[in-house]
Amino acid sequence: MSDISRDLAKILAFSNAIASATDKYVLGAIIGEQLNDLFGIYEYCIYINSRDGRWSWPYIFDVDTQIARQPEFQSWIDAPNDLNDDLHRYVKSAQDVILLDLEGYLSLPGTAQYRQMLESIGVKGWGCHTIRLADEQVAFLTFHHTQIEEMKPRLGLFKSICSQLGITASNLLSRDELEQREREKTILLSLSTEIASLKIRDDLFQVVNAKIKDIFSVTQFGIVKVDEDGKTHSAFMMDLGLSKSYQAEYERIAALKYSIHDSVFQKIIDAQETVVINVEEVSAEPNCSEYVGFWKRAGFVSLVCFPLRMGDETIGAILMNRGKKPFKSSETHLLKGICAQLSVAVSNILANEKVMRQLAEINQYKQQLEDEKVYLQEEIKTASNTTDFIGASPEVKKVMRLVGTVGPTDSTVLLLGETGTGKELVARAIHNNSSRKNKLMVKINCAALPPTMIESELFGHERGSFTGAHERRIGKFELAHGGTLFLDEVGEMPLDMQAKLLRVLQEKEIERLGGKTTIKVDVRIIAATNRDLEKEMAEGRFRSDLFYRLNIFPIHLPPLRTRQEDIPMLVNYFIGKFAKKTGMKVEGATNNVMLEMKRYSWPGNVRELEHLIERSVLLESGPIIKQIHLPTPKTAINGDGEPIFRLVTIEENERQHIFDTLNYCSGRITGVGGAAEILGLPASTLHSKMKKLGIRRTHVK
Ligand SMILES: Nc1ncnc2c1ncn2[C@@H]1O[C@H](COP(=O)(O)OP(=O)(O)OP(=O)(O)O)[C@@H](O)[C@H]1O
Repeated sequence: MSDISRDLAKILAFSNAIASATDKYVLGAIIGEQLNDLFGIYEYCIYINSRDGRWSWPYIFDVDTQIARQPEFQSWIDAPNDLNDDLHRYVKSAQDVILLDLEGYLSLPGTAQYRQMLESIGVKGWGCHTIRLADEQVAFLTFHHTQIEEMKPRLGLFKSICSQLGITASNLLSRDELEQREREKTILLSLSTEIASLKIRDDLFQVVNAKIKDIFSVTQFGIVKVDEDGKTHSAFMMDLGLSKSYQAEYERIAALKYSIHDSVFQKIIDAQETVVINVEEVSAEPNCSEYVGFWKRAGFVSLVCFPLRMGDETIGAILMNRGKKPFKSSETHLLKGICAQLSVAVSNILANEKVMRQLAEINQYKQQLEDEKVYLQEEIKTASNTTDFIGASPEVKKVMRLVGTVGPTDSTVLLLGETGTGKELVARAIHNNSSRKNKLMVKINCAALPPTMIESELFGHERGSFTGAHERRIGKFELAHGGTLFLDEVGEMPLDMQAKLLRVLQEKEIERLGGKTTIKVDVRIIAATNRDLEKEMAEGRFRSDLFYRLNIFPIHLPPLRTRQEDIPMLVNYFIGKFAKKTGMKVEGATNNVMLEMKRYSWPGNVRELEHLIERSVLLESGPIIKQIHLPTPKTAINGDGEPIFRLVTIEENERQHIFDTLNYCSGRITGVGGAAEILGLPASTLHSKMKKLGIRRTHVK
């Protein structure tokens, strides 16, 4: 038999042998046996190149060799070979079979590490041959051998057999790919039914965490989304499996937004398919975002990223860490399919979240309107807030000037003055002079509430936050959102509440009693008091930090007794107002009445005057008020008819005035003609004032 026909017979026998193989591992063993018989090849491996020509993987090999029994074998098989490293560039460029003795092989780049192992198992040399199909390098075969010289004359046969192997490997690969596609289809089908209808992040997280991490052997993953502004991206969901020491930093980093043109995200936008982010490299780029530094500290080396797209628009990306293991093209194909589904799921969830947010906002507006309605209805019942501020004295003109100046600003205003001097009226004038005038001015009287209620009144409470809290209730701060909060009698606020109020003024957010979240509030503050706050501060009853917060723009309202020239104007104004209200035909007052009123000390200031006129209008039968029933005068008249003031404190004045009024009403506090009505105070306020001033009903005659 000639050499040619002998070789042909061997090729034929080889073909028959490998044709009988039932799977890749049997095939691996048969090829090993044949190569050993024919060429003394001791151990071999067929590497398949990835379609993009960047990597190659061990594909067919004999698992029953000494090398395969080495403990590191599995990691060699799993690790891809970079086709662009020096060793592989050398292999790719070879025109013919490479045959090297062991020294020659070990001098190639990256091979020296195998010396000990190869020598210990008696390897004498190494060879390699590129396998081509239709001129394309699709694979290569490497081998170790023990009889290099014997092989040299048989290279022709070796190359023919390599061609055979090329066809076999390619068929096998096609079959594998087909099977892979089937597997992908099954995975995609099961995923699509699971994630298509998801509306909540947590649910998607469960699926991604359970399936995708498993399918791609991923240790950590994250999904980021492009924000609504289209300019930034932020975390959508993450499972970084970080140790506790990184948690706090992670939470800070994950709460921020980053430019979509940063060193990582720009690459994802530009990528057609997977993009591998080398953490070290991107951290050196000028447009690197802060989170990359965090990745470095957390020990991430490289991340595989894939854009999430809806049409041409990038809506986010998935980032995965699986160490140094790159994606095979088959995996990329599957990832692409999964990412198409993820894109739909992420965009559905984002749309759903937006709808939920809008619904919550609508409900909040609805609730706010409802609360405002209730508040306004109560106000209408009690308030006389449409009165003009009457007066032409220089003191009143100064007040009006200050109102005009501070009104349009957002500054905090502190109104100081005795009771009844018009502090609330001025507060309303300031509010009406501001851009907040179409929102509410909400009033809270700090003196009228038991200390335990002030907190819930100001900040609201959640249902069940304390005994009696049957319903959720929003506080005055929330009610005044966008408008003004008028803190009347702020000097009466208990010290612990002052601290809480101060915190809200500083942070501009509140927490409802029993609530878990903070609520941002945009509220302008106007505070009022008839106390001397500086004295209160000196005596430790008022916090100095709160005082300085409130005392930004103080306005002093003068007592009525220091601006007697305003009295006729006020008297005429109130006569007109009450005549109209009651239908009485009263038009004015006699000079005597005016004089009497000018001489009076008006401890209750304009409020007292107002009530006195109301009573006088009702009691007057003619068109002119001829008689006025002033309470027991606190003043004596000197020879010139001028009042001589008895020097008393405001508190004494107040005590006496309440006492006189109670006498006048025969001790009746509530109801029509009761002391509370005459003094223009809610009965509860009068009660607390009486308690504070030590007045008992039994004292009244
Ligand atoms: N200059 C004024 N012109 C017209 N009405 C006035 C004027 N000043 C006060 N009033 C009236 O007097 C009454 C008391 O005024 P207001 O409630 O504003 O006083 P206050 O200083 O806030 O009192 P308190 O300290 O007791 O709360 C109100 O009915 C108000 O309309």
